Amino acid sequence: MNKYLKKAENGSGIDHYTRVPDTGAKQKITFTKMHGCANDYVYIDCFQNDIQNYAELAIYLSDRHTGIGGDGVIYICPSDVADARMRMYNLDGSEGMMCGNGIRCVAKYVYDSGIAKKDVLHIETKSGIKICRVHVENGEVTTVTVDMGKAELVPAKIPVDFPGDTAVKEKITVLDKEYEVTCVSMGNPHCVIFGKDPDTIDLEKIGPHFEHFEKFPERINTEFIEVLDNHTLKMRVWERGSGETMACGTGACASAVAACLNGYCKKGEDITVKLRGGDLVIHYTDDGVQMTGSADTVFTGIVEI
Ligand SMILES: N[C@@H](CCC[C@H](N)C(=O)O)C(=O)O
Repeated sequence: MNKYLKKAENGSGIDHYTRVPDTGAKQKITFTKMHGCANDYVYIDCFQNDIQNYAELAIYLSDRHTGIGGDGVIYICPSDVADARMRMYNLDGSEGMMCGNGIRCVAKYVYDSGIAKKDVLHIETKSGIKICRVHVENGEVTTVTVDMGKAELVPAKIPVDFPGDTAVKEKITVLDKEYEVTCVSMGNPHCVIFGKDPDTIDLEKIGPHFEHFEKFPERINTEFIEVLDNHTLKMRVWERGSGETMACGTGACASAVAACLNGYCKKGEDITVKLRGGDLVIHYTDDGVQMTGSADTVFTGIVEI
């Protein structure tokens, strides 16, 4: 892919792409563009495509100007222990441990394409095997309920560099403003902040400062939450590796857990998280976190690299 386009610095701080001569043979890759609550990824079926460099291809295909465009790329691969294996890559080529919106789309793809036509699918991820219950209309999956497993609240397991071994709530100062954060791992790290209407926040400005905050050794996903009532949260998210996205499934789960820890919502009751791209319903109990939401196919195509 980098045979065709090369990023060039022109000194103005803006990257430009220049076309370079194509010398080698091209590979045709089939793909499907899908989204869950407008968190959109390019999905590549590795049962059919032989991919060599996952991270590099993810950066190339995610670009909204010179690629297909998306919040990243998700590879659907064969698994020895489950119906399929998900490998998710952010816009910057970093690999995520888990992706809540992505796994619903993977389950839809696995069912709709016939890889495994089962109502309950097992999908292997970097944070373990997740169980996905698909809801089917007219032969196609429309929504999926995922058993996301247990939330991790111990600092070392999130991970966050906070003192002690039980605290998940801390006060941190970002760009001269103090925030109380509740940190939760849903297989990947999240930092949840409760406050005013998230639409009023300058997320482009503050998001990167949370992502790279010194106390988050593996960077972090940050959720800004307004509690609308004790069953409803409004959320905006800054994802590590991808920036602002329209929704984050693991982030919605982390936020619902954090809302219960802070007394805004109750365990065992459905919590609707309203994201810019749609709603997710989260159910948090002592057994774990269940997430239900949509999975949609946008288009399919072939890309030559
Ligand atoms: N959008 C995702 C999360 C994707 C991974 C995240 N950016 C990370 O690196 O942890 C979701 O729906 O959960």
